[in-house]
Amino acid sequence: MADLKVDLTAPNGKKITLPTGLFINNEFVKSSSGDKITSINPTDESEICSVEAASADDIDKAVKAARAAFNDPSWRDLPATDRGALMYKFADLLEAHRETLATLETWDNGKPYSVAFNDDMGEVIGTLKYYAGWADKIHGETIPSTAQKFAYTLKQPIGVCAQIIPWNYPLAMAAWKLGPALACGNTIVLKPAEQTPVSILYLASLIPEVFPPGVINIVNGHGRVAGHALAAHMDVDKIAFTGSTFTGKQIMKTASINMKNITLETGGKSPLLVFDDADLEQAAKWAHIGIMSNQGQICTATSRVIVQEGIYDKFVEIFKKVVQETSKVGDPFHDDTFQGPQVTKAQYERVLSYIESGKSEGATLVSGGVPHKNVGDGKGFFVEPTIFTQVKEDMKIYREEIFGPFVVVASFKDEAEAIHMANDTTYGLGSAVFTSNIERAHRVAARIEAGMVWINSSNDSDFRIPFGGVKQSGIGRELGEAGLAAYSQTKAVHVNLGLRL
Ligand SMILES: NC(=O)c1ccc[n+]([C@@H]2O[C@H](COP(=O)([O-])OP(=O)(O)OC[C@H]3O[C@@H](n4cnc5c(N)ncnc54)[C@H](O)[C@@H]3O)[C@@H](O)[C@H]2O)c1
Repeated sequence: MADLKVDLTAPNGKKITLPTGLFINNEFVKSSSGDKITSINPTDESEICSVEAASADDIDKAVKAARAAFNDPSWRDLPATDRGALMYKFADLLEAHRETLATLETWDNGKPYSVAFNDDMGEVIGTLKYYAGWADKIHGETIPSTAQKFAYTLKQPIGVCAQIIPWNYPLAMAAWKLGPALACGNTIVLKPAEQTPVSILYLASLIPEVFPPGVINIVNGHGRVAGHALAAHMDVDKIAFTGSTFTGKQIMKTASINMKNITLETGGKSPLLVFDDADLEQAAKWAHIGIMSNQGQICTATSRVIVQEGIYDKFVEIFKKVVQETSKVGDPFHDDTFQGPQVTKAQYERVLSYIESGKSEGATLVSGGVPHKNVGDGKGFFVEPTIFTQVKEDMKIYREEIFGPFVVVASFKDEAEAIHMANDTTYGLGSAVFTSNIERAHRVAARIEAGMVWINSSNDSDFRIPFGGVKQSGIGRELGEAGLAAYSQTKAVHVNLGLRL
């Protein structure tokens, strides 16, 4: 449809024709309700464009398309090696459009262009290729039983998978979800976050060059309408979600209607422990990466730095210097920018409200704590990277996920207290331990209640290694071989070799 695209000129001068429709059955279509989402540039608060937003009826159409594709021999019976080849082809196509995709990601989300181009697009392409390689290596087992029985298992796809993703890594989160689902032979309805609807539409426009109609459907829409309709749909077999713990719990409840298979990756308040035998310069640099990257909008952000008493003051001094010297806030299209704007006004205001909370609860503000107004004409959702020290365990800023360039620094006496403080949270996603004592490093790693522990690093994620949380940080694993378990099911086949009744 001619009117379902828009010609754009990005802030870096790149000209892009962007489809704006709902991507269903390899076509862009209008929303049946006429509902739209307006995408805002967080750097200057200008409007980028409006895109179609799905109604429950549109979600039903997308699910029907995915079901038809799942049952179609062109997908169902495609040899797994050929399925992998399609995934490689798609990854190559994304590589060819890397600049455009990274441009849209930066424009819509606010992350620095160098990060979008190198890190996020590297993750997208790497993850898809990694899972392309798995496609023909997913197989069952033969199981010894009795002389009269032959038993084996089949690994089969789950069916129609709904995937609901957040705004902090729009393209990378899509790749984390699409990769294992496609490798296992499922079909997909993916709903991006309403805050970042743009880059994924460009990705969708490349799908018809590779995949049969209905295999991947991408429907922008609001959480409470389109997201809810996916969770509630009786013909969706699986739901995978990344976002807030609050929404994860709602989805769990809604998805129980037909007992959907479920994977959740939700919030965190991840600890980073610094023992007095650690390399303090390295600990400070990794602590900076662990919380200030991606504008602090990382589910595994090591947002609670907990330092042994004897080195507390020295660590704070080094850490403050690293943050102030490295976290250059600015226009995300400038080469020297480390930190762009928060994704939306709501997130910006949320971070500022936690700054007020930290001050009123009596923590000590040692850096930042104010909006950053030196970009362009002073508009945009920029916050100075913020450090609070002398933080107590009952303070809101110590306990709640903030999702911004905001870190608290607390202290511990000994190893037992460090472990207690690390685990004193409802979350259990990431964690980090800095020590030069190899025995302590592994002892503490085993005791921390978290899905991931980094020893002497932080947020060093890797698509070959399982990712996910415990406690209220999620259910199931993404990435690595473990990520395949979320998208396949095991069928046991019993063969009678002569048992007569
Ligand atoms: N773990 C993460 O990676 C992650 C990512 C984004 C946000 N968050 C946390 O969540 C907070 C709020 O952010 P948010 O409001 O964008 O997150 P959210 O959980 O509301 O949104 C994430 C996704 O869920 C969808 N959604 C929302 N309500 C839904 C519902 N009832 N049913 C189905 N889908 C629904 C949204 O449309 C979006 O695609 C952040 O400040 C941060 O603390 C965490």
